[in-house]
Amino acid sequence: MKIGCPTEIKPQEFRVGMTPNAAGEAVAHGHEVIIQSGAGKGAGFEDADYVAAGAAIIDTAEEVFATADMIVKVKEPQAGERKMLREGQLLFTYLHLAPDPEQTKDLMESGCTAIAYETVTDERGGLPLLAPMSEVAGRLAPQVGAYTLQKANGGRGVLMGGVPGVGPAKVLVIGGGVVGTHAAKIAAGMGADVTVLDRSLPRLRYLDDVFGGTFNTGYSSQGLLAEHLTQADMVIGAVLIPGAEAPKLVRRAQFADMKPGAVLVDVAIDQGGCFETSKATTHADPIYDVDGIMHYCVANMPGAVARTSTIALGNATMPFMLALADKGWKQACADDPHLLNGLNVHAGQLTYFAVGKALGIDVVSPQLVLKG
Ligand SMILES: NC(=O)C1=CN([C@@H]2O[C@H](COP(=O)(O)OP(=O)(O)OC[C@H]3O[C@@H](n4cnc5c(N)ncnc54)[C@H](O)[C@@H]3O)[C@@H](O)[C@H]2O)C=CC1
Ligand SMILES: CC(=O)C(=O)O
Ligand SMILES: [Mg+2]
Repeated sequence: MKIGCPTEIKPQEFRVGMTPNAAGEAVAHGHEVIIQSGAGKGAGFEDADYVAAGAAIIDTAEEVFATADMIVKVKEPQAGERKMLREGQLLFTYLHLAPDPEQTKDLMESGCTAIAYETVTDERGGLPLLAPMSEVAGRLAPQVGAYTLQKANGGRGVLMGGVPGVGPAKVLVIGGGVVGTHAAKIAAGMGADVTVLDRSLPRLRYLDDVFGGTFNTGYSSQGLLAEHLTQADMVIGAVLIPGAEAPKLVRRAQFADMKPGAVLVDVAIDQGGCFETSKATTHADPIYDVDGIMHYCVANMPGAVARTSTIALGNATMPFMLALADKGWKQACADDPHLLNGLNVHAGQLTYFAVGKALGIDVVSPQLVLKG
């Protein structure tokens, strides 16, 4: 198979879909790998590193899209990239379709087969291709939130760990999955007073067993959330209902009860965000103010630490990328129901139910598509 990896074009996105190591593995499996010139630069990989791994360097994205059987990326294809996708071509990347009707329409019209990293599952009920970036974004969230809390950046002027004689910042994390756990660990490590809310009792039990004493846990009812909101200096949104649009858990009307200059970091923004007032921002202009509450809503947070993120993502995607290349998407998905869960679009049809529900589009079951 010919595997193509273009340069990411989303603003300030420095990650790349394939590391030289991933390219080398694909070449060792007998595949042809083409990399757009400069694609790895933001993550610290030179064209020469890919050439040494056996890949070919191609000048333009147009050539990569025109000739590759499978496109391996990081971010959802941008409008210009979507125009280059074609019938029968396989796209393997993050998609986040539920809050994005335009992308969904374009992917369906292209006739391509699109497998979304964020809905591939594993046998323990996890999301193995989302997890590494959730680890990164979770660990970044208190860091960017702490910066936003600084007075000059619009925040309350509160130091995460406080100082002797002055208490620490209060950090509320909504959602105690991968993002939430890593965010809570780092915020607690910075000395903040941290509470994590989740709707899953087994998850709360796990967090209490492992982190009891480091941070507090609570069941995520509207009442408890409202209580904690009034106290919080920072709120980190980290909920997920896989594939679906994020539930709006904090309303604008509630800002009146919050501390002025409190900070909302909405990591769940790539699924539409869990605060009513969230809208996606970029690393170039990440923070905005609504009624005196500062919002940080960057949809590709891991792009800020592109080298760590690229290597972490590449470690996770490599076995799936190799299975897709070795067997073709149909056989690979037939052999692995977890990979089949990643199928979001095929030949003009939507194949992921939570996306269909969010966007009001009919869905064909992926199992049916496999039989077709
Ligand atoms: N902005 C960015 O750059 C990035 C965003 N993300 C996003 O972060 C979000 C979280 O991802 P993960 O932690 O990997 O998901 P996860 O599935 O590990 O955790 C989500 C948690 O939310 C909980 N939850 C669901 N509804 C809830 C509610 N109403 N109240 C409280 N908790 C609730 C679930 O029980 C689960 O424990 C996703 O939307 C993901 O796409 C992930 C990486 C990067
Ligand atoms: C998960 C995701 O959307 C990202 O890493 O940008
Ligand atoms: Mg994202």
